[in-house]
Amino acid sequence: MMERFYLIVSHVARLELLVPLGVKLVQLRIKDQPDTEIRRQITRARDFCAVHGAQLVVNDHWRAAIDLRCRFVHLGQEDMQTADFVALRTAGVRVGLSTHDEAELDRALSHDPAYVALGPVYPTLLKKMKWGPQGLERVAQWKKIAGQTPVVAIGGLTPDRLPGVFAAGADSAAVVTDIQMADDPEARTRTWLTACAS
Ligand SMILES: Cc1ncc(COP(=O)(O)OP(=O)(O)O)c(N)n1
Ligand SMILES: Cc1nc(C(=O)O)sc1CCOP(=O)(O)O
Ligand SMILES: [Mg+2]
Repeated sequence: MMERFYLIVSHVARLELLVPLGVKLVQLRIKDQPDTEIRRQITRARDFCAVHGAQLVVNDHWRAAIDLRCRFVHLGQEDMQTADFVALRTAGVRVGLSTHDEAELDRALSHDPAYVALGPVYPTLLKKMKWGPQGLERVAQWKKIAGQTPVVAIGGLTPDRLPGVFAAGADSAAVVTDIQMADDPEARTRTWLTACAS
């Protein structure tokens, strides 16, 4: 069973703040840092998640994930072009993949991923994307096509939007901005945990 709440953070310090609240699935999404810093944070996150019984997902940095004996990575379409899927499989690393249209979904499913992410379901402030909001019907369509492969919804999600997202068939809801920008990220994480549990 896929965890319904999927937290994404940009620094290990934020992971250490929020995981003890009961987060069981967390992605470390580090951008624009030197390799030594990336590996330092991944190592710290790996050990912290192990102690707290949380699953760490390493975004982008699949080679560091293999080297540092992490168990799960997330790759986008561009990351997929350079990733060594055989090396990842041999190392026992599970892979989650981003998708935005049917062709990407077909290609992603051919890699037998641990999940496929669909986004942006709603408008996102996090980054400029060529894709417009996908909407909930698209989540339902993804669920049908993906079959046994879990579907992660991402992009513009808030606790208020979760009932619709899960009713449409998403197995999990991923979030960056709503928690990253919250005045009280710990309180907001608790709100998400409650909303995902109901
Ligand atoms: C769960 C999840 N879904 C999608 C993404 C986006 O991945 P990608 O397209 O590679 O973009 P970046 O996050 O690397 O900017 C994700 N990270 N996690
Ligand atoms: C990082 C990312 N990837 C997306 C995709 O569609 O692949 S949407 C997205 C933004 C993350 O969501 P939020 O709006 O919660 O910041
Ligand atoms: Mg990426």
